Amino acid sequence: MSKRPISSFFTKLPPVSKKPRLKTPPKEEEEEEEPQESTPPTTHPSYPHPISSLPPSLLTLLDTYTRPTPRSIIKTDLDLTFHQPFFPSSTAKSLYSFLRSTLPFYRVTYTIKRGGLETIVKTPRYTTVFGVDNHSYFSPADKNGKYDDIFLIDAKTKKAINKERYKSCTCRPRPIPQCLEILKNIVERESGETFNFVLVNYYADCGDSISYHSDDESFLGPNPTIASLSLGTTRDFLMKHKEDKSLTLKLPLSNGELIVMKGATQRKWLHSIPKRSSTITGGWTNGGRINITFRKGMEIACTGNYYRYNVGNGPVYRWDEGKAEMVICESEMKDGKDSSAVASGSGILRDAIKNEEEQERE
Ligand SMILES: O=C(O)CCC(=O)C(=O)O
Ligand SMILES: [Fe+2]
Repeated sequence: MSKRPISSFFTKLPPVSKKPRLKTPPKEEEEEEEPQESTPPTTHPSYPHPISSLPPSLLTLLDTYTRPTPRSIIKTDLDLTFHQPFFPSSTAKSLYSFLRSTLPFYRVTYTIKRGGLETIVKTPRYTTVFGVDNHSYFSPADKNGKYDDIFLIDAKTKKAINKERYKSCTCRPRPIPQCLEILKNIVERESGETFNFVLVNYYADCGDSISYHSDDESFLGPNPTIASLSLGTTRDFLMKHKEDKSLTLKLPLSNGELIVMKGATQRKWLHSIPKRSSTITGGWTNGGRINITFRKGMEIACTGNYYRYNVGNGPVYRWDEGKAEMVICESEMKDGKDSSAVASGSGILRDAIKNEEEQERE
């Protein structure tokens, strides 16, 4: 385990509107030009590599923006708040490039039983996830920046969790890195909600997708609120009512926009990002799109499900600036592990419904 300076640890971030703390107070004559100290990358034994923190300039941009009043979209069983935009396009553009280059991504495959046959499902996009359900929290490092064998603490007893608790996870639960924690803080403040999971999708091009599904697993509790931030290429977000086929909605989601889905929306509606045939290449997005969803896991089962379907057992991918594509990090591959997780639970249905995906093709 590599050493890290004590300053790189945090359990609670300062309020987002405050400037990053300085190590030493500036001398009086320097006060006009306050140097902005960068926060060290977030490291944790559960990460495949350190995850860069937001540069101070971007941190300031993220939180010095007066947001326009969001648009409310209310339909039968649908309660959606649309922030157009949530971050100005130039800020969102920097955020897109920054997150694409620092986050570890996965191309998860898993097997499901369909008609008595084992079928391999290849998730048609890159994914990654951070967080843990509200039954546990991450134990902080000691004063030397070292972790002992205890990673997670039980929220009630404040003691180390039973090792069996997350045995269904394909990897150890991962704390939310600074760069995503800051975004979570801003989204929480603006929406009045609290979240403990951050799920990230990277759609490399128009062939990447997510098929019709709803995020209404029982481990999110009744009527879960889900906030969803879009960065990069505009993609269509399609919605349809589960019962009344005449009720549909198409929202092109653009760079810097946020939707907050509430109330009965997940229970009564399905949503998807369909594949498209038109290919956008080059430009600052390289045709890609990042989507970040903020959720609140209320049950232990949530953690196993999210890591299984968003990290899985396969290799880590990272953005290669020279090649302008995601490449496998050979050094970070896990040896001797089956790259195909065996699926159970409802979290998989969105990628298994192949026919629906095809129907939505342009
Ligand atoms: O990419 C999007 O906008 C939607 C993602 C989504 O629905 C999900 O991750 O559950
Ligand atoms: Fe979803």
